[in-house]
Amino acid sequence: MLEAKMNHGKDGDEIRTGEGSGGSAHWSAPMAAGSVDARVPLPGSKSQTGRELVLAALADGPGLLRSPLHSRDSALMVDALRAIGTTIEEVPNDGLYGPDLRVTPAEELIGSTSIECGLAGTVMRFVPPVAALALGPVAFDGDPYARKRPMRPLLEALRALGADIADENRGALPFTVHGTGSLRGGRVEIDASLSSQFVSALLLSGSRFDEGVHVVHMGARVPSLPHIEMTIDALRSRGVEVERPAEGEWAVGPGSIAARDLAIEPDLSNAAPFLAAAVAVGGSVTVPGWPGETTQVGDRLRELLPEFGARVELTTDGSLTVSGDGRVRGVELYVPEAGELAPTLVGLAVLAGMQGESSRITGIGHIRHHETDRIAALVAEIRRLGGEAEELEDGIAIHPAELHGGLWGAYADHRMATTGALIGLRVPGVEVDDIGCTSKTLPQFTELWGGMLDGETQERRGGSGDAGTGEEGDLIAGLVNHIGIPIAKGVGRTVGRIARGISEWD
Ligand SMILES: O=C(O)C1=C[C@@H](OP(=O)(O)O)[C@@H](O)[C@H](O)C1
Ligand SMILES: C=C(OP(=O)(O)O)C(=O)O
Repeated sequence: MLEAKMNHGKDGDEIRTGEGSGGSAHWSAPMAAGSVDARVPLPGSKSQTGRELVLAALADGPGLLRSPLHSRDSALMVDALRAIGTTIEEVPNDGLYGPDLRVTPAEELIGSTSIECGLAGTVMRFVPPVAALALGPVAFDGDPYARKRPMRPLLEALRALGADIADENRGALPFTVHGTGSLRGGRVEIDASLSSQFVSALLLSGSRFDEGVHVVHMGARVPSLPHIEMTIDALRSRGVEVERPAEGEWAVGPGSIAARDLAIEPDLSNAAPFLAAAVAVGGSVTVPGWPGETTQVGDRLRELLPEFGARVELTTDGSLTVSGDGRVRGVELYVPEAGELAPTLVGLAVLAGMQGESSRITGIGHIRHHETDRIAALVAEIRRLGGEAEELEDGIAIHPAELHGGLWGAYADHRMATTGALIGLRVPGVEVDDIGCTSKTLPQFTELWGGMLDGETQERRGGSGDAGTGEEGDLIAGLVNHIGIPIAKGVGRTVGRIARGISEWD
C-alpha cells in the first residue's frame, strides 16, 4: 500500500503560489488531438474509505473493507488509526487498485503517540474525537497549509464534551488531545459553516461517548450536506441510530458500532475531471461501477454536467457515460453542497469562456478553507493563462477570454492540479507545477488521464493496437471485458502499468 510519506511542502515554507509547491517536475498537460472515447474505472471513494476506517476501528469486532482507496489521504488515516492501537492488515483481492483492508479494533485505544494529518481534512477532523477515547496524549500536525485549515469549532466542541486539548496554534494544527479513555459527550453547539467535516467528526465517534452526542449547528449555511448524509448512512448501516431533532441538529445515542464486511464505491468526485473531459473536447467517457443509489456528491455530476451542454446516461449495468460535442455552454450554478466538484466545474466554465460564454459559480465560499484557498488559487491561475476570472465573496465569475499556455500552479491541491489538466486539453502548453499532489486521492491520475487520451487515439485510428508496447494492457482490458467491466485498451494498458507498479508506489 502507498505509505503516507509524500509530504507536499512539508519541509518548505507555507505554499502560497503554485510554483514548485511539491518539488516534483512540471507536468506538460496533454492536449486532446480530437474527441475522446474511453472507459475509466476509478479507485475507491476517499470519503467512504475514511469514514469506514474510523467506524471499523471503533466497531465491536473485526471487519473488512473491500476495494478501499489507497492514496495519501487513506494511508494517513490507516497510519493514524494504527498509531492509537488499531490493527489494519492488507488482504489481497482481484481488484485493480490494491488490497482490501481487515480492521481489528484495539481492546483499548492507546495514546502517547503522534499523528501526521498531511493535508487530509478527514484525518485532521475525524481522528481527534477518536483520540479523546484513547489513553494518553495524541499529538496532531500536518502539512504547512493544513495548519491554516479551520479546526477551532471542532476543538471547542470537543472541549465542551469533556476533552482536554492543548492547541498551541490556538484553534489550528498542531494540537494535542490528552485522551483519558472515555469522553462524557452530550449536547454541543458548533458553528459548522466552514466545514461539514466538524459535524461528521462528532457523529462518527459520538455513539462511543458516555452520553452519545447531540450536535446543534449555530451559524450560517452548513456546506457539503451530502457528506453529512454519507456519515449518517455509514452509521445506520452499522446499527447506530441517528436522529435529527430539528433542522441543523443531529444526535446519536450511546451504544456499539457493528463490525461489517463492506465494499467501498468508486470515487465519484474523482470521476469529475474525466467525465468533464468528454464535455471539454467532445466524444464520450464512461465510468463503470457507478452506484445506482449513493450519498456521494459526485453523483450530482449527472445534473451538473448537462448544464454545460453534456448528455448523461446511467445504464442499468451501472455505467455512467457523459458525451459532448466539444461545445461548452456557460453556466449559472449555486452549489454549496458540491464544493468538492467546484474546481472541475470552474475548469469547464473557463473552456466555455474560450467559446465566448460567461459563467458564475456560487455557494462555494467554504472552498477557501479546502487544501488551499481554492477561490483565490483558481482566479490567480486562470488569469496567469490570460483568462478573465473574478473572485466573488461566495464564488467565482468567469468572463469570455482566450487562454494561452504557461504554468498552472497546483498549490499542493489535487483538484487544482486536475483542473489544470482539464484546461490543458484545449489550451496548448499548460504546465502543471505539481501533478504529484494528485496522490492525495488518486495516485494513478496521470496514467488514467493518459490512458483516456490513448483511448481517443485508438478511436481515431480505428481501434487497432497503436502504442507498440500494449500487450499486457490489452490482455488486462480483454480480461476485464470478460468479467463485465469493458475498458478502452489504452486504459487497460494503464491499469496494466498500475498493476505492475503497485509494489513500487511506496
Ligand atoms: O466529509 C468528507 O469526506 C468531506 C467533506 C467535504 O468537506 P467540507 O465540508 O469542508 O467542504 C468535502 O469537501 C471533502 O472533500 C470531504
Ligand atoms: C476538500 C477536499 O479534501 P479534504 O478531505 O482534505 O477536506 C477535497 O478532496 O476536495
